Amino acid sequence: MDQTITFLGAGSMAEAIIAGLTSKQIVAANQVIATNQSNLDRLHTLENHYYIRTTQNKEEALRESDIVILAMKPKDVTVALDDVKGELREDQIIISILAGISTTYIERQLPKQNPVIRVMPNTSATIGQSATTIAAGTSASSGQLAVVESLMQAIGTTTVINEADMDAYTAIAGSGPAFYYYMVEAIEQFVEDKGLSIEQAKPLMIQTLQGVAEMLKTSEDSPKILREKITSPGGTTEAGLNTLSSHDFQKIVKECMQQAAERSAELRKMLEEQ
Ligand SMILES: NC(=O)C1=CN([C@@H]2O[C@H](COP(=O)(O)OP(=O)(O)OC[C@H]3O[C@@H](n4cnc5c(N)ncnc54)[C@H](O)[C@@H]3O)[C@@H](O)[C@H]2O)C=CC1
Ligand SMILES: O=C(O)[C@@H]1CCC=N1
Repeated sequence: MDQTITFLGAGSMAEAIIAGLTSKQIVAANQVIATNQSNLDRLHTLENHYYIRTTQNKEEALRESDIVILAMKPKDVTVALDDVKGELREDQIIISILAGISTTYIERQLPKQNPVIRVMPNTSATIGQSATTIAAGTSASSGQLAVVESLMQAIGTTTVINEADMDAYTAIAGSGPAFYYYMVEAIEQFVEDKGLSIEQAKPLMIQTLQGVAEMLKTSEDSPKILREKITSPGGTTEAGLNTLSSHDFQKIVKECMQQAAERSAELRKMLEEQ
């Protein structure tokens, strides 16, 4: 791609996307510009690591950009847009990675009718393995949506969805990795409690997860059938699962997803109904 991309916000998610984009050389590193609110050290770290350009002069960065990625916290978006809206040209595509915030809200903050496209990536973008959902706002054309899709394909898979479903997909795929990591953390505690070597256990844990992911992807069986095939009556798996079900594990997981999705809606309401 020969577009220049500016990130407004240079935190963990911006870095994950930058890492994915630059490692696949989808855009040349010098066509990526990162800016943030005040942390110069952070910009220097990104510059040294990914050979991208960084600046605290947002106006200058925007002037040469084709695509602007909003990568600040949701609560900071109004101030961030206020800062730069005078500099935006109508042909510049605005991509928002912000949890909760609607394309309508962003469109309303802008003086011109810029195309606004919302995406929800996850931190596996770092290694090109994000599961990114995409929803276009009202001013975005199908051509502009296609540009954003091909950009995001550099960091993993992409799925275009209805914006109304974005809260749920934020829980499933945006926050999702954290929920799996949390379970792995607990297994690591078991490894430690048993006095096992983490060096030996970790590759086994990872291969187990990878095998599960591949089985889910390729098998014709449902997750329930796959689980039942492991669970011998009176065996070890059943003993473990009995503990999970006695603690209402599936109900807890559903509640966790529900809370994450509701928080996404709340972030929107907090900002948009002020
Ligand atoms: N961390 C994650 O796994 C994911 C995060 N997101 C979304 O990405 C966004 C950023 O999240 P993180 O990277 O985790 O946050 P972070 O706190 O690591 O980074 C936020 C960045 O925004 C900058 N910033 C604050 N105010 C600004 C302004 N007015 N103008 C320009 N930059 C400004 C900060 O200096 C900082 O560099 C959030 O909106 C979040 O909902 C989306 C998907 C996954
Ligand atoms: O926790 C958050 O709000 C962000 C959005 C999805 C993942 N991290």
